[in-house]
Amino acid sequence: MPTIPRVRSWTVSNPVLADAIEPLVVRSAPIADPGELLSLLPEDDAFAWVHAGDGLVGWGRAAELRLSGSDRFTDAAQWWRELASHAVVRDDVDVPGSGLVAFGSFAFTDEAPGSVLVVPEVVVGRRDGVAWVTVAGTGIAAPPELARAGSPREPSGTAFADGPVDSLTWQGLVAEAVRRISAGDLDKVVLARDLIATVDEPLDVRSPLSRLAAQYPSCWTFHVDGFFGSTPEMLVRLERGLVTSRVLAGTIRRTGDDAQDNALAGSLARSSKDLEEHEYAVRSVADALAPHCTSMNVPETPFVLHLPNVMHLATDVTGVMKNGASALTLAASLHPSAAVGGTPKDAAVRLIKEIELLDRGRYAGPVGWIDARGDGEWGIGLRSAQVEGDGRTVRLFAGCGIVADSVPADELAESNAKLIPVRDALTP
Ligand SMILES: C=C(O[C@H]1C=CC=C(C(=O)O)[C@@H]1O)C(=O)O
Repeated sequence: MPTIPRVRSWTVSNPVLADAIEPLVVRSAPIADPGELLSLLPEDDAFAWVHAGDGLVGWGRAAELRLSGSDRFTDAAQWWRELASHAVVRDDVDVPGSGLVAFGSFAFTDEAPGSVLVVPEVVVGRRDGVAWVTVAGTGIAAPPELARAGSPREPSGTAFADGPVDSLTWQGLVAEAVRRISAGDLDKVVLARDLIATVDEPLDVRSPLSRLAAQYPSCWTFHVDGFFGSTPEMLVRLERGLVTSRVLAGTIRRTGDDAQDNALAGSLARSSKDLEEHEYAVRSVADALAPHCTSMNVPETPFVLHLPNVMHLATDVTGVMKNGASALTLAASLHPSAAVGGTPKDAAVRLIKEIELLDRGRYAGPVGWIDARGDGEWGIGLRSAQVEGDGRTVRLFAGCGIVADSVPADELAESNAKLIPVRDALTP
């Protein structure tokens, strides 16, 4: 990897202190097509957000904010505004994602630590045939010469085991959720479980990232601070005043046989259980976006999104912004949507806390990036995993929307299908 001048990294912790903000010097310049973005990443301190070959990758830390608590989104948005307003930026590219940009990842609950925003020292981006490099630091730095890093180390000796809640117990939790829904406590709740992978050597996350990006090009493959995955669900994208959200809920497993899968797609599109589950998720997103938009388009009927492992009911919600809210502020008002929390939101989050017995960490929280204009993309951290400890342990997550008609064994099978992307990516 080329060396670039090392800038001083600094951390601001809660409470956000405006006078702790020092100006960052940022320069974005167009470059020739750099080839596969993920292949540029060094092993350490690598950040990624890629979709169908385009996206952003970055490394190093020019600035970083670590957060926790119920104010994590508002603190992050305030810090970002301060940082952006003080930064000295020369942006010769001027597309969403060029100029000053931060990668971020937020915990699902108010209680969990680990939320983070990071401005990398170097970001390489590509979008619709335009490629660029951004360098950020406390002084003027020359852009690095970009070169393919060496091949990532493949994981070896991968073994999987149930998390603290085994499959049988988890089905009991689903049955309990169905009971609560039938008793009228709430309409829908999303329950998740984890699977623990161990590998022989500390994981080189570039290996599963490359596999995920190759296998799931229609998903957003991400990595921020040991949390990685390939999510099919876009919580919110904001670009020049246009907001979009891809809402997913309602799932059927694929068989691998095209004719059979097409028939299953038809039955998913007609399944009243899945349509109900989906409708709650669409409503939660539309209701959260409405106060920010002058006009919105919420299709009445979902389409079926085909992924290699599963098919989902999907709805693309679009809107035109009427206020200057940033992508991060929108993500905060959408989180947790009913695709990962439930309906009503508060009752669902309470039930998750009461019965799920899982530390979700950053699973199902917003993950993505934001630029100085406030544009950005925040996916929901699904089909994901957290690298833990010395890097030899990886916790994989998957959850399922539970409604009155849910059957525990079917939900277990669905959660197993949702674990496939990261499971396969860790299995040489
Ligand atoms: C909670 C997850 O998926 C959500 C997104 C799509 C479909 C879902 C479902 O059908 O239950 C979930 O709401 C997960 O993948 O862990």
